Amino acid sequence: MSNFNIAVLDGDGIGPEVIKQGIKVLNQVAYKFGHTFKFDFAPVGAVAIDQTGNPLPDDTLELCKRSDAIFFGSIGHPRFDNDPTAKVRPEQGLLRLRKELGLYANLRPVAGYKELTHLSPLRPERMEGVDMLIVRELTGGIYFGEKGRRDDGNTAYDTCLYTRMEIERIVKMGFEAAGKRRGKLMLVDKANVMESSRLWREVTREMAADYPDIELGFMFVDNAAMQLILNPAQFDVIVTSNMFGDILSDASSVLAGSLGLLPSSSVGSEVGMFEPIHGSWPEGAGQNRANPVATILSAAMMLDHLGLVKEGDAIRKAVNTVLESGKGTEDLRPKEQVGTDEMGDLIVAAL
Ligand SMILES: NC(=O)C1=CN([C@@H]2O[C@H](COP(=O)(O)OP(=O)(O)OC[C@H]3O[C@@H](n4cnc5c(N)ncnc54)[C@H](O)[C@@H]3O)[C@@H](O)[C@H]2O)C=CC1
Ligand SMILES: CC(C)CC(=O)C(=O)O
Ligand SMILES: [Mg+2]
Repeated sequence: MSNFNIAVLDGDGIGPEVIKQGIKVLNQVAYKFGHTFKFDFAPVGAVAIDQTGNPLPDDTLELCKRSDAIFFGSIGHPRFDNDPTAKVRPEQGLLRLRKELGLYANLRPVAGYKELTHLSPLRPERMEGVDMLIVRELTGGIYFGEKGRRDDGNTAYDTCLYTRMEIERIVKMGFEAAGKRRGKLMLVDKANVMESSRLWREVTREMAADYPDIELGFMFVDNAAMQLILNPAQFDVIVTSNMFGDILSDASSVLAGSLGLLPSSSVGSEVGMFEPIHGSWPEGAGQNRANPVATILSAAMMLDHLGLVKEGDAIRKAVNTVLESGKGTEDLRPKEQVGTDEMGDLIVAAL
């Protein structure tokens, strides 16, 4: 029996709807396995800007720091997306949270569900054996480098900056993850053009000496985007920079069947954060349409991180049972379509 305090930042758009299903499932786990999860909600993103003017209010950050884990929905609103001059943006809340908490590694597992191969534009045989982990650097690179406009107003810049220390710690995580899986690590970069990528290659090559059992490969990101579609089963662990990992993981969701299926964990210091890889899908919000599975599987990753691995496995098994039954949200083009709420209920029942 364990007690955990979980900070819940449900955010904007579909965030609150999918988080609600995740909490239902966690409550069922608590009941079934005799644990206590205490949930404390706090605002982040556009809702936090509306309430306080700040996308990451101090109280929210403090709550996260003193919690055992953070369960995060999604942030973002068209009001800001459609206003390039907005000085304060929901996304700044998420980026700052990652940085302040030292969550430098974003782990994004991608697995194919055989029941869902009908969703893929690829030939099903290409999807066979898809089982990879994208290890995305999360607190550096072009999302965090100096950015701005020159005085003329017509010149804009973003800077991609990485230090050896930032590369070493994420690549180490990549090697270690590969050691626990099929022993293959692929560094994805743009070292033919970018100096920061050349440093990634240099550091990774040096580190390879410490991991003689890992088969290390290098691939340029443009080729990697194509290889993910052509022959996804070749990948075991991909390690890559912040922006490349962001883009390649959304693309990889097509291999799983839907963006609404892919979970993630963000780790690197004491407290971990667990969130679906998708955004706030504003057009789908408030309509009981969003797929909650990515969020529910993120809850499973949270339990793994808290040492409750058999509980995490129970959630994954329940999700598989429901997907195998042919029921699902509209994005899965299922035999029997259900809404967000009912999908959560089905997974609770399968538990
Ligand atoms: N971690 C986060 O909170 C993220 C936030 N964003 C923000 O979200 C907002 C919308 O961005 P978009 O580029 O449209 O990305 P998005 O991920 O919100 O949605 C893209 C498309 O994916 C599908 N989708 C996403 N989540 C789904 C779910 N749970 N179930 C079924 N289908 C789903 C929808 O068809 C949607 O049109 C923006 O403000 C953006 O900045 C975007 C990505 C990540
Ligand atoms: C604010 C963005 C970097 C969010 C996003 O797209 C992501 O983390 O996947
Ligand atoms: Mg993204």
